[in-house]
Amino acid sequence: MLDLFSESLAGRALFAIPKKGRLYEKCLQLLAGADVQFTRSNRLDVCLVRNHNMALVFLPAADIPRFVGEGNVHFGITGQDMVAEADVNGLVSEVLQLEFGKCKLQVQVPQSGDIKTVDDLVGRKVVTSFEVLAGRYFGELDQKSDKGVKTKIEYIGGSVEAACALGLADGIVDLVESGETMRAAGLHAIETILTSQAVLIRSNKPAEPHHDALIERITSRIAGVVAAGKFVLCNYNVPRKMVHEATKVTPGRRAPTVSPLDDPEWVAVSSMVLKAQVADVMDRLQEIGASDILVIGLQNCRV
Ligand SMILES: Nc1ncnc2c1ncn2[C@@H]1O[C@H](COP(=O)(O)OP(=O)(O)OP(=O)(O)O)[C@@H](O)[C@H]1O
Ligand SMILES: O=P(O)(O)OC[C@H]1O[C@H](OP(=O)(O)OP(=O)(O)O)[C@H](O)[C@@H]1O
Ligand SMILES: [Mg+2]
Repeated sequence: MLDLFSESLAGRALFAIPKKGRLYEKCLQLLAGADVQFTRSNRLDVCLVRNHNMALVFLPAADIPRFVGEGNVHFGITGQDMVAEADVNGLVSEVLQLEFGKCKLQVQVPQSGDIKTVDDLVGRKVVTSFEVLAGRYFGELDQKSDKGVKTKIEYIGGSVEAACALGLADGIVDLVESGETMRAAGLHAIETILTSQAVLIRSNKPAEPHHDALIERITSRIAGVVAAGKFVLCNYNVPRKMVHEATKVTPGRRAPTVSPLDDPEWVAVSSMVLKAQVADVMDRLQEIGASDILVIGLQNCRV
């Protein structure tokens, strides 16, 4: 059975995807947008892709940097925090930032208490799932401090925020996104160790040439899906004499498309705009005298 299984994987490019958790659903959406077709049978962590010479390997997000770094899989998606924690410098390359899974790794302490700064934690006990990053951070602080003591770093696998209330720790190092979990546990952040988002990483071990081509094609498809989520297409009409002002507001990625209208006094403009800025852009265009401003969502693109 095992032989049959590894035989069917032989010669395929291997793509690691988080098997569950915060990144999972978004990864499935990216794969669908890139037309990577597969059926994941219940509990099966490896599945063959129907329309490419590739297989998906579903792994814990924390293990993906090591699998990619050691070349067991060719490329994968995980968090930048996981890549940093796995200490795989030089073994993997970050090829694409995916704009989801955004969070910060922060030092947190009880809101009410005697610890106000990270220096107050030197020599005390810190609990975390990020032993390597927290160890390095407090190791450097310990060295700089004149206390001559070591901060104790202890690993726990999850629900890290409960540690202080349970008397396990004086402070913690854990991920924060909305801050809801942190506040609910009566904690606040006193330092940010790193910011993170989901990334596509690739092994630095050379792959076979036919894998290279496929990995690049899938990467470029995913880049298109990510860009489509980041940009909208903004179309509007503007008096010809104001087009210079208007296109300063919507310069586009390369250049805006300006087309003549039947009315020689007016032109039509089409330009890509960052989704996050679109309301402001529309206000400014309206002030300049643009009309019929339409914003169109992109399903996919190559830019
Ligand atoms: N609250 C969050 N908001 C945004 N991204 C997050 C958040 N928590 C974690 N992440 C990102 O998702 C990655 C995987 O975290 P996740 O919590 O899914 O894994 P896990 O802790 O191994 O799984 P689980 O929590 O299901 O046991 C993290 O390394 C981080 O990059
Ligand atoms: O700032 P927030 O939006 O509240 O998100 C932060 C929380 O999300 C993650 O936990 P997760 O849900 O993955 O649970 P876990 O602790 O079991 O990993 C992280 O470990 C924090 O606890
Ligand atoms: Mg988690």
